[in-house]
Amino acid sequence: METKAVKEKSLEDGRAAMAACYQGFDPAAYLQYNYTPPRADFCRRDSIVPWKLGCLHRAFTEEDITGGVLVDVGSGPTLYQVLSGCEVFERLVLTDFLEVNRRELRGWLQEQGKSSLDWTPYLQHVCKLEGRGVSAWSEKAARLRAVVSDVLPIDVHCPQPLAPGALPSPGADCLVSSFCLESVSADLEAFTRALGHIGGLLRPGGHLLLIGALGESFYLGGPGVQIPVVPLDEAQVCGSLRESGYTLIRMEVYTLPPDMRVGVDDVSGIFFVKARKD
Ligand SMILES: Nc1ncnc2c1ncn2[C@@H]1O[C@@H](CSCCNC[C@@H]2Cc3ccc([N+](=O)[O-])cc3CN2)[C@@H](O)[C@H]1O
Repeated sequence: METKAVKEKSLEDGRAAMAACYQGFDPAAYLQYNYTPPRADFCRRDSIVPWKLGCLHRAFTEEDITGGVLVDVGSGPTLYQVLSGCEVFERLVLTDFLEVNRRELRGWLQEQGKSSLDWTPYLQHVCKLEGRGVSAWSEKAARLRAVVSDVLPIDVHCPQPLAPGALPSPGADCLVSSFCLESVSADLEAFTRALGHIGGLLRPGGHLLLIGALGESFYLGGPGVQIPVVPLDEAQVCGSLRESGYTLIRMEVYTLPPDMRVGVDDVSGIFFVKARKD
């Protein structure tokens, strides 16, 4: 029979091992692997990034999401996940575990062109989804820079993932999180616990928009930096949501065509979840 102390120790060891894996994370390489063609090809209807942007656009523009505070959990070095939300929310908080990623985000927020990836095609694509001319991309960039209030450290394995006082007391009105929880959790139990922890950042009735990998067991966080991922299927994601206090509104699934499997991970599919905190 495992004592409480032994279980706590093994949990802590697992977190430390995962944190050690992330010390070699290379934002520029990661962006190159996942956010350039073919995975980010705006001329291909079956490319992954346009699919993700479409899911986010639809979810953020439905009438049940009405603004307030949006928190992006585990932003990494990417901004695509908040390009629709930034039009609806007055305050946006970006977060990540690594200073290298927070620096990458601040680089774009503070200065034109000071980032490892040109986000202009992403801004233009989302403007098109919104029925605006692609030339509105610079207005969208200005809006995003205006509503981001903080770029904060976060650890989803902590019951309080953000520093005390980081958010207003009722909690955020909406969370978005993309490819984070399954990539930092050693097993399904840890994934479910992390879902519960981030739920503590959200007010009751608030929404969770969750994008994640299906069937992924590893990914490259940089040249030679292989990071373990807990492989998930749709039923496990739905069960974890239910167990951690969410009501599923819908799940959409994308299956990777063969030429989207480029060797930087072994992901087989992607899920998009819209859920509400009970
Ligand atoms: N304890 C922690 N708490 C919060 N965040 C943490 C913690 N530890 C690390 N982090 C933070 O979480 C990380 C988030 S990036 C995770 C990448 N996920 C896997 C990757 C993503 C991806 C992208 C695109 C496509 N596609 O098909 O187009 C597929 C895939 C599948 N592979 C990283 O920012 C780290 O800094």
